[in-house]
Amino acid sequence: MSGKVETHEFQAESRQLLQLVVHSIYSNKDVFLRELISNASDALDKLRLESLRDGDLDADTSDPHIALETDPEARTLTVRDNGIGMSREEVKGLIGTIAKSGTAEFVRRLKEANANKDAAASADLIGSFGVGFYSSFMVADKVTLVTRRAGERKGTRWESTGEGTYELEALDEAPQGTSVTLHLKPTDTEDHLYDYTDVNRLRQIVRRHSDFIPWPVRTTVESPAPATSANDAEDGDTTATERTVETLNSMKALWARPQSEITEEEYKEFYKHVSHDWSDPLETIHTRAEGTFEYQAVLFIPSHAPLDLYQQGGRRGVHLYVRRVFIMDDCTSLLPNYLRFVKGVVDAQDLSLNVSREALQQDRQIQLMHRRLVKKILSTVKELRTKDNERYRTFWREFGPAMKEGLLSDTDNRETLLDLASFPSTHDPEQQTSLRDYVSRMKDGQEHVYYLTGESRARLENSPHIEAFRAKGYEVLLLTDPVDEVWVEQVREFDGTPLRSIAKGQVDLDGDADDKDRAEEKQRADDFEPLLARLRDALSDDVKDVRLSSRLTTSPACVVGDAHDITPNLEKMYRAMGQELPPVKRILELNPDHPLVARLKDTHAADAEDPALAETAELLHGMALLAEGGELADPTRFTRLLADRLATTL
Ligand SMILES: Nc1ncnc2c1ncn2[C@@H]1O[C@H](COP(=O)(O)OP(=O)(O)OP(=O)(O)O)[C@@H](O)[C@H]1O
Repeated sequence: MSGKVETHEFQAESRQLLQLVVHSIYSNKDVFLRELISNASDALDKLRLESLRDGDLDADTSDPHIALETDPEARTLTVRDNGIGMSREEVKGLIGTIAKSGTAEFVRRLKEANANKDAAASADLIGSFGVGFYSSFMVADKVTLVTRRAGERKGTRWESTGEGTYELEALDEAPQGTSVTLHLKPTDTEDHLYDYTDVNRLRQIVRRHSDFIPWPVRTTVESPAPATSANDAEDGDTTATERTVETLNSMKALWARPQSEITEEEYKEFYKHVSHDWSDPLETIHTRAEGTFEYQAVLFIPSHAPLDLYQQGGRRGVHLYVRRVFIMDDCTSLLPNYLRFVKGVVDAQDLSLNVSREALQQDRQIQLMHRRLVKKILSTVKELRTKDNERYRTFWREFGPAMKEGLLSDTDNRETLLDLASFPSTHDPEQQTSLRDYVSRMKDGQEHVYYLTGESRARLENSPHIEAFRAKGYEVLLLTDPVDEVWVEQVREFDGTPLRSIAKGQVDLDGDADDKDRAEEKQRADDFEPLLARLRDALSDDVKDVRLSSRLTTSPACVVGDAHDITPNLEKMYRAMGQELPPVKRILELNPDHPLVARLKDTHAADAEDPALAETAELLHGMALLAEGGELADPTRFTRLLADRLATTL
């Protein structure tokens, strides 16, 4: 007996995603089977783990396996596992909802690609997002899932045609685990829809995509039975068949096999299984340690960043096994957070099977593995940079901002990370530079690696701060990632050369100035001091100092911070995160060679109380803010002052 059938609507994002999948032009439709087998395998892993942890769990663990059942007449294919199964609520939450962050963004991009009839972009997107269970709808026009969670009595049937709603029904009886029955679309080889009731086809797909799955993937094969007795022949029963069960995969743990025997194709398929990504990895790292503490690891650097790389709560970390037994996915203790995009498997010899997430963080062996794995990953990236610069550039484009987080958190590897990093700079509008290359281009007399942080390259390049550096031919790094604002505060030097913001503190670009130059400079400072004092007074609410600048050549003024002040960009970021900060006053610097500044000095000399002085000071300050792409505190007042001033000049 079963309960009443309820119809539910898919959650909005899931519905959109499904529609896009149903009408997808993703050509490699075979991958649906990899996804279903992957899910089934995960479910068997989870069952083993749960029964290990909970001795009272009422579950059948006698013959864990995955079965592929075909019915050519009914045109169905069923993928069945006797794993952990799902409760009714889990079915609703996991199958009726896409619980992945970044889905909305993905759906938006996919719609855009489809609207532009950009088949390649659409396939790329589906590939990089991975649609898991929903990929069934690429080959089926109806999917029925029957599941019972281990330890529970009742089962659940879920069914959908992928068009907005799904049915749920409580079942009094259901086998433990999950079966997914696909009501297959008609075969259409032009559309890459093959006959998935054909055992040969299934055998081929499993060997290609799921060979290393650690559980048997079985199917029943029918072959003509040999005539065993005269009776058979006499009955004229020529169609007699014999059913044998065949295991389609080799089940060998890929990481335990010798590297030389593993093909690139096998690594790629394994990556897709552990990462749920459909694209190929950018780089594969297969490593092992022997001796007192043994482990084997196969790690992958993906070829693109997941949409949720910079959000909380995404999938993180690698899978942990102990002596081939799956212990946990998303093991975050094995790698630092900044390497959260690395996927793969680590199999440790000497850990307890019962190890908990909390205990792992304290475990000395885990810490040792952590250190070694980080070193290995960083050296792989380093090698990539020298051996295959194009792939390195892809790596840095996708994961650079995450790697820069390591400059803050991983002080042990800071030097290596600095060496690995690339930054946009004024040297080349297209290519980023390494710090080492920057240093090799430093001009005689240049003592610092100069940088400027801000929101965009265009803004930074047009910022007044950069003028004198450009005039001198000094290269400036243009740092526009939010994390740049933070790490530059911690990292003081690269290989002995200090890093220096060009928008902070005093700059002295006249390293080669002689005594005469210095004396002239001093004289000029004295000449300007009365004006500066007046302006300091006029602008005391807005700035903490007004002084002469040596960074300007064409602009009349700029605003800078003190050496240890936070930048306006960082201030904005903190505010956006809801942190209240006391307002940080900056410093107004004037270009003594600019005619406007010279006129100001003359006006002040003629009449120190001239009211035009204060207003001009305000305008100068506003202009300096606008020039660096900043915001005015009172734009209305600024515009009025400017209009009044322009009116008098006409
Ligand atoms: N055979 C199964 N047995 C138990 N739970 C399952 C099974 N298939 C799917 N699930 C549950 O449903 C969830 C969603 O599956 P789905 O394939 O859509 O996504 P995924 O495998 O988590 O990730 P991705 O979308 O990246 O492939 C799984 O994480 C799992 O919890």
